[in-house]
Amino acid sequence: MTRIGIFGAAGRMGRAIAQVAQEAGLEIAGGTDRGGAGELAPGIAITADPLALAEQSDVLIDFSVPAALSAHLDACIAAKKPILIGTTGLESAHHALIDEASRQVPILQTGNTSLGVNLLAALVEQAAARLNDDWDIEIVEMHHRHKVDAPSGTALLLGEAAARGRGIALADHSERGRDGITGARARGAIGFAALRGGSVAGDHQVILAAEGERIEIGHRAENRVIFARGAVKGAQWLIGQPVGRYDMKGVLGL
Ligand SMILES: NC(=O)C1=CN([C@@H]2O[C@H](COP(=O)(O)OP(=O)(O)OC[C@H]3O[C@@H](n4cnc5c(N)ncnc54)[C@H](OP(=O)(O)O)[C@@H]3O)[C@@H](O)[C@H]2O)C=CC1
Ligand SMILES: O=C(O)C1=N[C@H](C(=O)O)C[C@H](O)C1
Repeated sequence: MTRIGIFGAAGRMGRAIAQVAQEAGLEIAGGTDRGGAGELAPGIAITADPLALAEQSDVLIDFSVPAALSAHLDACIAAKKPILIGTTGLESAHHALIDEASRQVPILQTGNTSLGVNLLAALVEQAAARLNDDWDIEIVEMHHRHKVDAPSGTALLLGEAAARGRGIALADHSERGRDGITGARARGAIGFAALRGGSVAGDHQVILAAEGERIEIGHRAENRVIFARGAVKGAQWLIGQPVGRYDMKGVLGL
């Protein structure tokens, strides 16, 4: 039976993943969090030792914090185990670490594990490819009041899809955190806006706006189960993949 280890096990996502995995008949090898104490479920310990967890697991799932990424990658490399990374708020240095580690173990990294969001990204890429930069692209997201990073990983994933469709680099064209006298919108920019409040699991809307008309496509997550299901499916898919870096496209057949 597949043994899943969960980094960030005591968090909102860690607990949702443990529940989905157990309902699917998989074994939870254990979990880590910052404190490293307690139980994830009766008999399933939470520790602060990523290497011990990696050694006991067939695959690791990480929904924790960017600051813990390096230790989690080191543990997976030492134990030669694949890892699915769902943690968001990653910066270019984190992506460089993932690229480097993916030469030694299979790694799936994604800002969103749900089927719906990944299909939305494919649609956004197609729309951006067909419409020229008379069409302004804006990405609006809303999440619960506890979320600590912005824009969301999903908003960035959708921005990357739009940039791919346009044949441009997102880093050179993104407009984030507008405030005050910002000047007019740059032609070809991809804009981001983040709202926070209440218990929203994750809403994303992509707006393509031209003179006189507007296309709006989006996704609303009604709960975290959709992310947990995708994470468990992705982790199972990752076992047996060759060393390399992956996203959800292969898992979902998109
Ligand atoms: N890709 C996707 O589809 C999704 C991604 N996410 C992302 O997943 C991440 C977690 O989200 P969520 O569960 O809501 O957040 P929580 O804050 O509920 O959980 C984060 C967990 O990580 C733990 N943690 C903190 N530091 C460490 C560490 N050094 N080592 C191990 N664990 C640590 C925290 O422990 P402690 O409480 O002790 O600090 C906590 O248990 C976020 O980045 C979020 O954006 C969320 C949903 C879907
Ligand atoms: O923090 C969350 O909750 C979520 N984070 C991910 C993100 O940053 O996009 C995915 C999902 O929207 C929920």
